[in-house]
Amino acid sequence: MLTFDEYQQRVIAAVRPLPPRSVAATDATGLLGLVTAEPLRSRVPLPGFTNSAMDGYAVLAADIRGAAADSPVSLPVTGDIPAGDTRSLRLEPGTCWRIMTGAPLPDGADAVVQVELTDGGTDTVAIREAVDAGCAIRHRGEDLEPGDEVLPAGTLLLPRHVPALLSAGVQEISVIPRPRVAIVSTGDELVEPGQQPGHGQVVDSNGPMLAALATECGFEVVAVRRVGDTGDEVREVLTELAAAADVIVTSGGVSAGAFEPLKLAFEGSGSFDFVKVAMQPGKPQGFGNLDGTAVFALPGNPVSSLVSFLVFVAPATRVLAGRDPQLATVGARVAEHWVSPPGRQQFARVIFDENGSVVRPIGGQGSHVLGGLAGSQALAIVPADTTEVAVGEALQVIPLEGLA
Ligand SMILES: Nc1nc2c(c(=O)[nH]1)N[C@H]1C(S)=C(S)[C@@H](COP(=O)(O)OP(=O)(O)OC[C@H]3O[C@@H](n4cnc5c(N)ncnc54)[C@H](O)[C@@H]3O)O[C@H]1N2
Ligand code: MOO
Repeated sequence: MLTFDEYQQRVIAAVRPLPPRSVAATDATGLLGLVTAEPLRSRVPLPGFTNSAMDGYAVLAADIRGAAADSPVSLPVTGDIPAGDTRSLRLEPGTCWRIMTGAPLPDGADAVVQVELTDGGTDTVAIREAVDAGCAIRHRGEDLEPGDEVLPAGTLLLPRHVPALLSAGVQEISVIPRPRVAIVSTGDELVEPGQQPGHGQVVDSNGPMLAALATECGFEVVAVRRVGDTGDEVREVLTELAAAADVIVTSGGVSAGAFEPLKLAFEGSGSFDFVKVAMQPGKPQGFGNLDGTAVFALPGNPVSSLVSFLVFVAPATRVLAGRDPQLATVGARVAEHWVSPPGRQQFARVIFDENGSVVRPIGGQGSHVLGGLAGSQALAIVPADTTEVAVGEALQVIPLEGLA
């Protein structure tokens, strides 16, 4: 039996980041969740032109020196400069332009007086407060100069990066592509979701659940298939999928029964390991390499499949994506006692108490308990040498929401 850490290290160490690819930088939302493979440098100055930070009047600061509420300075208004105005304009000393936020500053102006400090006039404006040169002006290049680094290599692209990405004047960006994941459920007992299971049959819920987990983790699901309990069929389907996927995740067929199709297909092939891991759920695990594609053979019990995905498949696939392997964990205190099997690291389904930092168990901890799984909010990590989880104990938990 391997410890949990030994096996997790083994699967993480077996994979490398995918080769980078150059993609259109304009597809900003399509790039979310990908990691940059090289630094992104701006090709242009930002802002691209000197412009106003306020709705108001572009002036020469010297012209309104001494302006005050009881002695306003009046200036003729040459005209309006709205945002998007492409004209090249000039300010003559002793005059002003009415200007909007983001509009290009006319040459010769050195300050903007916001409209609230004026009477808002359109032919002539009375300015009630003096401002310094530079007031309310955003200078060309003050944010970024051409050549400045916008994002270092290794940046996980998030919504906050989109404005810089789209404004940097870059056509292509080199990123690690999204890992392609194929899902395969095994078992003669499985029926398609939506079909009525007969006696002895169950709905294939692992396939869609694993596909949903992969999607939520930011991977690309390229196939969701179901196969029967023969080694030949499993080998054939997995070999086909290996050509189109970076990772294949199977569920079922890895324990000690008489008809374990993953073992029938690959045990003894030299490129697969079937092991027992000291954890609960998730004890039987298989991991292998099929024509360069990583194959995770997860146990079939739905809770075992989910936990195994989160602690083995997700970390290794995040490495393929150029990311840190581990999903986020948070600290929490135990509000209600539960038991954990001796010698196995438990991933217990728990819910958070109101304040979010206290957890209690939900439902039975059997690997088939779907109601408790649906109601759970996190997996509490109980060390292998703990058999009684005591009230007040501090544990790390993996929240089941926001896995990306
Ligand atoms: N003699 C032993 N029996 C078992 C052992 C063991 O060590 N010795 N380990 C147990 C543990 S722990 C687990 S976990 C399971 C793993 O079994 P398999 O991976 O071989 O999975 P199956 O036998 O195919 O299925 C188990 C269970 O899950 C249901 N299942 C399977 N696939 C799906 C699916 N796609 N959707 C919904 N439900 C699914 C299946 O019907 C079974 O009820 O083995 C224990 N046995
Ligand atoms: O290890 Mo199994 O996954 O306990 O039910």
